[in-house]
Amino acid sequence: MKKAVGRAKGFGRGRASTPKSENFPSPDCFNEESSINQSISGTSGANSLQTETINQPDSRNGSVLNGLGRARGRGSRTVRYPNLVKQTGNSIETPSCDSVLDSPQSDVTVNRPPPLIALTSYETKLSSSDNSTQPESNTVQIDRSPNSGNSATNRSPNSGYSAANNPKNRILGRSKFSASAMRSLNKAMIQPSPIHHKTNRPTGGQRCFNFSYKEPETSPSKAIEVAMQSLSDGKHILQDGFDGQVDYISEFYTKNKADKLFHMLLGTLNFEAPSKKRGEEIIKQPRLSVWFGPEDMPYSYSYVTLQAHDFTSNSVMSRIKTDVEDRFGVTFNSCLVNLYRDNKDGVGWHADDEESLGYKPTIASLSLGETRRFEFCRKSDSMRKPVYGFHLVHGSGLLMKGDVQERWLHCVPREYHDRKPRLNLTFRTIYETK
Ligand SMILES: O=C(O)CCC(=O)C(=O)O
Ligand SMILES: [Fe+2]
Repeated sequence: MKKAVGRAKGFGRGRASTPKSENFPSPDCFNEESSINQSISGTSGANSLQTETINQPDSRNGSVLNGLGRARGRGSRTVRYPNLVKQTGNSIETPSCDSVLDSPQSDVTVNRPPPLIALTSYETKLSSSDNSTQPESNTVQIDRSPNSGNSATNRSPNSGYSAANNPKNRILGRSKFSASAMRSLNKAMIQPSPIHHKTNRPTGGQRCFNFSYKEPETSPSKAIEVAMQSLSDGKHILQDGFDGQVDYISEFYTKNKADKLFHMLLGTLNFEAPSKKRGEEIIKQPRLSVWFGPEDMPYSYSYVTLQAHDFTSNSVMSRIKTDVEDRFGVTFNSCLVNLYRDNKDGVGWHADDEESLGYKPTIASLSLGETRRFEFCRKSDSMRKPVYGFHLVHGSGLLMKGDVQERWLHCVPREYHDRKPRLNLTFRTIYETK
């Protein structure tokens, strides 16, 4: 089987943030009217690794995405988005993405299969040589007691367990989860804030609560040089004598279209929740992912392998791909979709410089949902001091090209303030590697 192999990334640590800024409009799915009724069912294995549907406990409470990202054994849930869904009798129509997106009104029916959650089991795959970057949190201690409610973590991958088969999980219709989760999410609608950075903040993911941190012994000019520049719409050359360029379009999609795309993607993508085992700990990737790309080319980075989905299987993905290609004038053959469920999700410092992405790859990124910060630091800077930063707002597009992956690292830091869910789609061109 052909394989696109990446490199370690993704479990890096986030950093502190205290910013506040523009108002991100509430997606309709978070209104009180929304109801939840979605079934959690099994999915097949990705690549050669075993996957199983899990009833995965999670310490994060109150997330509206419990049904998506944090299966908690509450059973069947469907997220219904009032402005997109109109049920006519018993019939369920599936309009094309185009008809939804290009209609000025939103009164069309959207068929939304329940998102599946898969936990990749690395029990047999993890090698002792795996020393990729470790997360600061997002770890779960394995509880071996039979009544722990955490048994998914120590269940045999071949046990045939399906959360949907568990009678306790067959809770249909509007559950009390619906209203309270929506309320807590609405309450959590804290506005994101402008990027602001102290030059003496710790880097590399150290926590910043009550830290006492001393800038390493460098000249004051160094501290000034590394102060973060907040970038906005336009083309930006990353200043280091090479030709890295980042183009940013804050309104790639209008709010109306971005809202629809966000809802449709959340309702139709089958996210995977990769994890690995380290000693007695299960370490979960702090975000969920789906990979679209050429058939038989799963995407591997670090110890994670994501199975490839075909763009033609999802009209929303196809439409976005076309729009991104048209607008940026570049073609792509693959896309990594990440779902950041809340402020605790992020992606650590990394470059998309895998061999499979070719020389000086051009990568386009589309953001939907919550505004999150996106930062760059020089690859050569072991202190990982952010130099440039963007607010990636709902409906924005960003293009990285030239030497960006060669010379710079980027990240979406975890944040200390509540954040609503965010989707990010990074389009790439992937080549076959041996
Ligand atoms: O979420 C983002 O904006 C960035 C994601 C990213 O860097 C990646 O998937 O490689
Ligand atoms: Fe990246």
